[in-house]
Amino acid sequence: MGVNIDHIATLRQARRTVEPDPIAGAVIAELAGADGITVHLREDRRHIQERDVRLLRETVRTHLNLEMAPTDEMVTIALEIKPDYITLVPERREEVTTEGGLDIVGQIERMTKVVGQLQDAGIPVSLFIDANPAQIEASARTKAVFVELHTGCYADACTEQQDKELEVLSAGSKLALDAGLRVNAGHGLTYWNVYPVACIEGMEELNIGHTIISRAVLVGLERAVREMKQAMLAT
Ligand SMILES: CC(=O)[C@@H](O)[C@H](O)COP(=O)(O)O
Ligand SMILES: NCC(=O)COP(=O)(O)O
Repeated sequence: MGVNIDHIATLRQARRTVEPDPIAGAVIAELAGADGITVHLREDRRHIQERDVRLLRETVRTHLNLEMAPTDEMVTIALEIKPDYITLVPERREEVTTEGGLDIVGQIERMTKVVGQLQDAGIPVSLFIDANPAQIEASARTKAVFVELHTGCYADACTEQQDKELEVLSAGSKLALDAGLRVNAGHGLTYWNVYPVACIEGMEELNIGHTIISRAVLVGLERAVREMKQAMLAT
């Protein structure tokens, strides 16, 4: 399980202050059993900042997965910071959250070049794609090590459609494995929908963020209120 800590930084950036610090969040997530820490350095810097990625590079004890758009600016940053692996993701500035996978088929030359630049520097690359046979086949052609299957459609599906979306993910995972790719998945997974995806054969890592941070806010609130009351009464 890779814990995505972007959403801690979203809260910090809402006030442009220093708390909550995602670096502290990463330490707690690792102590609680996270196998990796994921951050998405967006071009608009709406949550994670370069300072966070640099500090995480020094403090993360599991592995650091940097999600980023396949732009020259991001490649320069990544080559300098050298995370343990990189997940290339599509980005649109106006989007509320990532809306789908990369179009590898439509930009195969660009993607192959970026994958080569990063992997030649010793950083394995994962491509965030929809579980679509053409995209999987094109991903294998870029020589990327991993794909991350976008689980957003599965997560958003109504109950009747969810089995169908799960089947798409299972078939995509099998196709990717057969093409020599390693398989991760993520986006929109929750405590209620994660189990069937975790059971897909060959699934290596699930990257999960929003549901964990949302739950943390609620289950931690009682203690936070108590501690403030104590702080007011302390002599
Ligand atoms: C690619 C992906 O699914 C995550 O990086 C997600 O996008 C993070 O959350 P935001 O979309 O809120 O940046
Ligand atoms: N790549 C998916 C990810 O890192 C977490 O997405 P979400 O759980 O915050 O939707």
